[in-house]
Amino acid sequence: MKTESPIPKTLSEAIDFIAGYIEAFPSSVEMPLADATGHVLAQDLTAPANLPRFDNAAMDGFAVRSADLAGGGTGVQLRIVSTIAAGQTGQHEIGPGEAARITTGAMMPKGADRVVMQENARLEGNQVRLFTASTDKAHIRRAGDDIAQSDLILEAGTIIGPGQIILLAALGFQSVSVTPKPKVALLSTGDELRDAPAPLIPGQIYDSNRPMLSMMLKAAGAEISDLGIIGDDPDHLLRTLVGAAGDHDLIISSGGASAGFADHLTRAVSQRGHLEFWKLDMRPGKPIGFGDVDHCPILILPGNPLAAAAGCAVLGRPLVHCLAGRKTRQDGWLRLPVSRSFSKPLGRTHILPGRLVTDPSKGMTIADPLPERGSASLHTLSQATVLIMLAGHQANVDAGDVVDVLPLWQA
Ligand SMILES: Nc1nc2c(c(=O)[nH]1)N[C@H]1C(S)=C(S)[C@@H](COP(=O)(O)OP(=O)(O)OC[C@H]3O[C@@H](n4cnc5c(N)ncnc54)[C@H](O)[C@@H]3O)O[C@H]1N2
Ligand code: MOO
Repeated sequence: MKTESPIPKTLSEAIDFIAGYIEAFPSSVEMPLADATGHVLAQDLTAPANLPRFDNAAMDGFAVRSADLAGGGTGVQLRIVSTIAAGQTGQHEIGPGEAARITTGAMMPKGADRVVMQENARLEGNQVRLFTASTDKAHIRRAGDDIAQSDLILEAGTIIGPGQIILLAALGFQSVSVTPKPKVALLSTGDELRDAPAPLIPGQIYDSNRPMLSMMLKAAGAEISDLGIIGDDPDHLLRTLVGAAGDHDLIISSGGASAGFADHLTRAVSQRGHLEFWKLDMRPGKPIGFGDVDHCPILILPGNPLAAAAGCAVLGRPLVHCLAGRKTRQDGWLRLPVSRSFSKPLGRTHILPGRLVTDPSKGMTIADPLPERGSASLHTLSQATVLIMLAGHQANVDAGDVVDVLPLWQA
C-alpha cells in the first residue's frame, strides 16, 4: 500500500502520516461494563434517563415550603409530618406549616421546595424550629440538572475509564458497544537474543525489548501475539511477517532496523509491501521505519532499548489508538518547563528520558532530563517516567523553557 503523501522526515510528520494512514475498525463488539475499561466506545451514547432521576435533598435536614420561611424566617416552627430516607418515596404532600425530615439523596416530597440543613434546625418533639433565611441555598438537586434525558453523554472514540464507567453505571448500562482491541504481532530480531531461562553463551543477551513493548502496547489497548525472537535469517523473517500479516492489524518489530549486514527488516518489507518511511530526523530512534506487509501495517523499531521505548511511545501507541478508533490524537502530551539548558543541531528532534520533579523555588512541576547514558541504557529506562521532546526548530533550549513532555509508560 503506497500512499501519495510526502515521505515523513520528522517525528511530527511521521505522527501525522500514521494518523492519516490508519483507518479505525468499522466493526464493534458488545462488552459487559465490568470488562469495558480500556476499550474505545464504538458509537455515540445518549442518556436513557435524567440524572438525577428525581428531585432530591442535597443535605440531611428538613424539607419545607419557602413560603413558611418568608419574612426573615429565623426561629420558624413547623410540624414534622413525615420522615423520608434515601430510597423511600415521600407519601405526604407538605402543606403550610409542615416539614418532612429528610436524608441526603432522598426524594423530595410534593409541596416542599427547599431543604433546611439539620445544623440550622432544632428538634422540639414533633416540631422543628428552623434558623434560616429564605434567601439561603435551597439544597435540592433537581431531576436532569446533571444529565438530561437524551443528552449526548459520550462520543464514539472515547476511551472508557472509571469516569465513564460511573456515568454508565448510574444510567443503568450493563454493556456498551466498543471497537475490538487491535491485534498486534510483536517480534524481536537478532541472533544474539535469547529468552530467560535459556543459558547465554558469550555474545548473547536476553531479549528485554519484547517484554517492555508488550506491556506498553497492552496498556495502550492492544491484544498482543508474541511471535518471539526471529534470528537474522531473511527468509525466516519474511515468512514470519507474511504469516502474521494475514491475521493481525499491526506488526511491531524491534531490532534489525538499520542498515547493517544483519539488518533484514526493511528489505523484507519492501519485498512484500511498501516501506512508507524509514529514518526520521530524531535521536534516539533514527532508524524507525513504517510500511506494510501484504497490506498489514508494520512499525519497525530500532534495537537499542531507549530507541525502542521512545519509538513505541511516540508512534506505536498512537498506531494502536488509531486502529481502535480513539478520538484524541495528542493524548497524554504535556507542556512543561525543562530543568536545564540544552544545545542541539537545528532540525533534529531530541528525545530525552527524564522525570517529573518539583522546582524548589516555584513549587511547580518541571521536566528533568536524566544524565545522558546513551540509547542502550537500561538503567536510564528503569529511572525514566517521561520523554522530554526538544523539537527540531529549537537549537537552544534554556532552563525554564516550555517543552513537550510525554509520560513514557502511560496508556
Ligand atoms: N553504522 C551505523 N551503525 C548504527 C547506526 C547507524 O546509523 N550507522 N545507528 C545506530 C542506532 S541510532 C541504532 S538505534 C541502532 C539500531 O539498530 P537496529 O535496529 O538494526 O538494531 P540492532 O542492530 O539489531 O540492535 C541494536 C542494539 O540493540 C540490542 N537489541 C536488539 N534487540 C534487542 C532486544 N529485543 N532486547 C535487548 N536488546 C536488543 C542489540 O543487541 C544491539 O546492541 O543501530 C546503531 N548502529
Ligand atoms: O537513534 Mo538510535 O535510535 O540512537 O538509539
